[in-house]
Amino acid sequence: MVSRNRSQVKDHLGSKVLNHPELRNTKATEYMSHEEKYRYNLSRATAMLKLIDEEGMDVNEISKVMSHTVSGFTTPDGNPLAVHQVMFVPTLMNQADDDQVSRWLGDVFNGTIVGTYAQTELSHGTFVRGLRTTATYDPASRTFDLHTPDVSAAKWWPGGLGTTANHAVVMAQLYTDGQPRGIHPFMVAIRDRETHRPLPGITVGEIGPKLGQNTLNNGYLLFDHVKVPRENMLMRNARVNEDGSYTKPSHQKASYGTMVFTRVAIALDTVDALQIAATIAARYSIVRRQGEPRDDGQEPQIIDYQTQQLKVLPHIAACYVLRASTARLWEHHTHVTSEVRGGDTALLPELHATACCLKALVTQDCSEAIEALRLSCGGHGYMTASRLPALYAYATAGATYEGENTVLLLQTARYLVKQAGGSHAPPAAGSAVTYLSRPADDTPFAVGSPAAYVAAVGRVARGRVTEVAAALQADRQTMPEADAWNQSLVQLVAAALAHGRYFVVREFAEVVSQQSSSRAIQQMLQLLFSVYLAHAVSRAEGDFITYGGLTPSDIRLNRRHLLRLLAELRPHMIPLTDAFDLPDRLINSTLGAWDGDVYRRMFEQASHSPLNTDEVPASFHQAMLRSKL
Ligand SMILES: CCCCCCCC/C=C\C/C=C/C(=O)SCCNC(=O)CCNC(=O)[C@H](O)C(C)(C)COP(=O)(O)OP(=O)(O)OC[C@H]1O[C@@H](n2cnc3c(N)ncnc32)[C@H](O)[C@@H]1OP(=O)(O)O
Ligand SMILES: Cc1cc2nc3c(=O)[nH]c(=O)nc-3n(C[C@H](O)[C@H](O)[C@H](O)COP(=O)(O)OP(=O)(O)OC[C@H]3O[C@@H](n4cnc5c(N)ncnc54)[C@H](O)[C@@H]3O)c2cc1C
Repeated sequence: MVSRNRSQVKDHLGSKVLNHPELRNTKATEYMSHEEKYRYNLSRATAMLKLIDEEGMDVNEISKVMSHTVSGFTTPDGNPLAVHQVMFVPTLMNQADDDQVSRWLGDVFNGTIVGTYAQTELSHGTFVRGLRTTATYDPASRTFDLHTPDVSAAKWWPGGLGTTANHAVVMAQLYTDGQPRGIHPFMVAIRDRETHRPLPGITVGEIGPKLGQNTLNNGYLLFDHVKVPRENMLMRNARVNEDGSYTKPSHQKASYGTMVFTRVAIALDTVDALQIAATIAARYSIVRRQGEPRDDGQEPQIIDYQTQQLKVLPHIAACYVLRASTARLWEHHTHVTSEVRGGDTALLPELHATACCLKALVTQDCSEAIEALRLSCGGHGYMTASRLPALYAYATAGATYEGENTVLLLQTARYLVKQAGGSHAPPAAGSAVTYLSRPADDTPFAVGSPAAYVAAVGRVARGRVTEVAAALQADRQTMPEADAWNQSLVQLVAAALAHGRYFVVREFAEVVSQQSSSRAIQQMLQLLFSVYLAHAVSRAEGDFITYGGLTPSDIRLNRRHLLRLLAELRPHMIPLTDAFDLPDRLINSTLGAWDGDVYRRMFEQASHSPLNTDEVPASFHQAMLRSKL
């Protein structure tokens, strides 16, 4: 298992879950109560954990298991064990020292310890340094006192905390020797392992319904002077010694490592959700016929409307392009993490900058794309049974959790303006920012030349970054830093997104150039790339005129070029989505099944409505009676 890549793991597990005795039979959850949904999703999440264990997968493969293609089937309303798997376990693996790992991991893997990652508080999520839960060390008892000073400092949001976890990695302000030492992670037991009741001093519960993913089991947590042994501070990075003396971590932000990992995983995984949505919309768009009959006497397939092609096809191209760049980011993360473990943190700042902007770009693009794909399915896309609303709810959550997108883009922008101003350590070989210190690529723009488009995307990124860096520099001469920064926020965000776009298209250019096994595949990748590039220009025409060197005439030519490319891509739409290799049961949509039998499926799902059980539901008479009183 360990040597398989992500798609192989996904395919393998996909077929395993579809044949698994406890997982293969699904129930419609739409009409279940909040608690029934939780029970259903939790029992499936548990069966999935057992399956992972039987498969002998190590922790590094857990993120592969968490693929939305598989987890959307096993836990359709959100996985109450997701944060345990994606954040709690990786935090222990990477931030606990060797003794702590051997102390806890046995119980984690035998299911005795179920955890969550408790960082966000009611009044602070983004500004991590502002968290107010305290962990004050007492050398006499060799314990930390964990305390929530008031309700605004209650932990709020951690997944699985609501009613599932019995432990939490709690991010808290450390005080030793009376000194604040910043945010550090603590392993804290919150519920009794046998009875599952909250332990003394702990107040814990579930936060209530959300836009989607209602069985993620997000919770709240307060501490009333809870004593935690010294050995429970995760000590791979910083340390507190018995006498209360403090040893700093090798990197100031070492304790933020889990967030970097999860951002990378979210970027990769949100593309899974887009692939599912694109497959649904593509299949529906050929099945659905509506409009004035044509010469053959048939009403047109909706995909033959030019507007429909624009709503659907660019997002299929995006699936391919974003999959390649997020997979590359994953590899880069693996490499940098091993360097950091070996003590070399040189590559961490750029990894952080890239993870921030790709997580933001991908979740923003995918949620906008899934919404466009939902709209492309007309009224039927609004039905829960199309699966499109849930896919949207999943993707858009990714724009907020693990760092709100604007805030993450500002982290990237901070790195970029420093690079542009030469005030950061110079980039390493192969860095994604070397273009900022080189003259602009002056390849002339030519419609039909992907290389010319990539150069233009690069000029936009370079222009955006250097312009805002200069504005910031000028403002810094006349106002305080915080005001100067605030004065440029909108342009900084645009610069970071432009940089992200350039990263994405360069990665895909490399994929296309390296693909040599088949001429036909290479041509198809080129066509997909051309669609992605022409669409990217059409979405940001102003930028391409202002910074990219395009003329108004180029813009007009590009608009026509994009529509021609879409017509060229249209006959390949179904093979391109079939190639995602998603079995019907994993797609789980009335509109997106392989056989196209949409209308029969829609009737079949309506038969599950409890309001159809009796010819006249009792509730009708009860409500009418009340309104007459
Ligand atoms: C297969 C996967 C499937 C996914 C399914 C997921 C299901 C589970 C569902 C949800 C899970 C969700 C979990 C959560 O949301 S957990 C909470 C996440 N919270 C956040 O992300 C908070 C965002 N805020 C921050 O990260 C920080 O506050 C900050 C980065 C915005 C700012 O930090 P701060 O300490 O204030 O630093 P500065 O801005 O002052 O910067 C100083 C310096 O440090 C650098 N830096 C910041 N962060 C990092 C880092 N992580 N690594 C390396 N370096 C970092 C920063 O760039 C500055 O550098 P300098 O310019 O050189 O000084
Ligand atoms: C489904 C879900 C699951 C979650 N799971 C977990 C979990 O398991 N563990 C956990 O600890 N947390 C979790 N969270 C919390 C999540 O990480 C935070 O909600 C997220 O980081 C955003 O922080 P916030 O809520 O403080 O947003 P805010 O920062 O309050 O954002 C509100 C607005 O303020 C703006 N803003 C804030 N600061 C700045 C700034 N410096 N510059 C410019 N604009 C700014 C933002 O751009 C945004 O528009 C989860 C959240 C959700 C929705």
